[in-house]
Amino acid sequence: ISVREEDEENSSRGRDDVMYVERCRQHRWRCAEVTFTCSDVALCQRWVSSIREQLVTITSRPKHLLVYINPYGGKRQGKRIYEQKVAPLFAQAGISTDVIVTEYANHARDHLRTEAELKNFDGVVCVGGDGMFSEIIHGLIWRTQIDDGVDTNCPDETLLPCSLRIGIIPAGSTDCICFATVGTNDPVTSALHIIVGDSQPIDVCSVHHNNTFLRYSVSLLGYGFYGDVLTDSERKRWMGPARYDFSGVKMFLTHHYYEGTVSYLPARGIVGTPRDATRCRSGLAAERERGQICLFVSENDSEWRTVRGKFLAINAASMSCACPRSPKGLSPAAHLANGTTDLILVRKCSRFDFLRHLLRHTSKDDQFDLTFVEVHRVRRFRFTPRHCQSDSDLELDLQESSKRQIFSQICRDHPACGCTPTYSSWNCDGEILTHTAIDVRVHCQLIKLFARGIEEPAVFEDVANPCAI
Ligand SMILES: Nc1ncnc2c1ncn2[C@@H]1O[C@H](COP(=O)(O)OP(=O)(O)OP(=O)(O)O)[C@@H](O)[C@H]1O
Repeated sequence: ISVREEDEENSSRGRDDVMYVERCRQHRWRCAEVTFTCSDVALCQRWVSSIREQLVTITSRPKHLLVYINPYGGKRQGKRIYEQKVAPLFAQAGISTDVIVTEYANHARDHLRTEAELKNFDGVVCVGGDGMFSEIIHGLIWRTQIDDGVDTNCPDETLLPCSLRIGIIPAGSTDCICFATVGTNDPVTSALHIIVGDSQPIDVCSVHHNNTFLRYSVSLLGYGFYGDVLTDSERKRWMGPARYDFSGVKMFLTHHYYEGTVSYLPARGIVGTPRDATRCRSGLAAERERGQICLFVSENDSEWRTVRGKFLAINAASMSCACPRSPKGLSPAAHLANGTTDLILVRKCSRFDFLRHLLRHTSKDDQFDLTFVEVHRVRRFRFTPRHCQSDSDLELDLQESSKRQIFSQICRDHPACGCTPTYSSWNCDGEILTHTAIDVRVHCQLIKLFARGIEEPAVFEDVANPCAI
């Protein structure tokens, strides 16, 4: 990382404290220190200047960062975490910072979009949870498109990748994006990934409704179960993080299903499927894969497919969505940067079966090996709830079963009849979308994080090589 600043004096006595990164358990990194001594003071000073010169030549390391702190995220510890655990490391590594403590929701987003002098910085750091990260990506993506005259309301526009990398210092109640890209929710580990200048490209989904932009998503878009859990938990903010468990159990017992049509454009030619045993990991294989990806992102080479039915959940996972509670995540083999999202359709089934499906997020079994679950790796998809379908679509549905015909008609005409709610909502990375009929498109590697993806456990087991970073 650096040679200790305050030890200039040391080196005039023939001692050098060199700080380096050491890997610990469970993907954590720590800052360690080693002292070199040398009887020849001049030689010692040459060591110091040589190490400093070498560090300066590593251009991937950031030198100036713009930091946004949400003082109200999670347990309201963002400011303390940054000041006590992160700022001293940045200072030690010679990184200068402009720090903005946000004063209201969307402060960071709007500042990035309109005011921030981005050319002065090598990256943006977000201290908070997934909601705060979402603000940062919205600000940065918008700014990049505005500067280049791209119309973000048009779902067919190719978006311009953001040049600044984003670092996440986890300080929220949900830090899933940090966990899925680093392997742990630890502020010091994240700070060290920023200092060493790691870079991990990430796919971003744009979500539109009738040619109007709604939001960007990098992790989970969920309709049905996950949408309902979020809607319900928002009403129970006073419960704190426990609200997610409470609403999860409540929505499981409620067992609502929703009708609609999903159309998707399958990802052809890319490496892997959602049912692979291999995971998205950092290192050579992932790099090679990244190189191949964009070659396949042409929308003419495959055809749209359509699925109609009653769904308990429709989920699109653009990353594994692993978190401490579900270490494998919703789609364990999803990739961070291959230009696709894994579309998971959970059809109406019994409560018992749905529980089996949910429990598989935590077990070793293939979570898609259930008759009522299907999964597709896609580049684009659309969803239309039943009540927004065209008359011809509805007629097609009505022909399917005369029994269902009567029941559906009643529900369509009388949405308040109480048999089941008509619509769910989309949970878009923890935010509720204002529309249910959406058009989703994956933009390959639109942003970059100061991360390297999750490292293989083998890297950590190599105790003889602790400073290989
Ligand atoms: N100063 C502020 N005052 C109020 N809200 C803020 C402020 N700064 C950011 N926010 C908003 O707070 C929300 C939650 O922040 P964050 O994701 O950091 O914490 P969290 O505890 O993980 O979130 P959640 O409550 O969604 O679980 C974000 O959507 C963000 O827009």
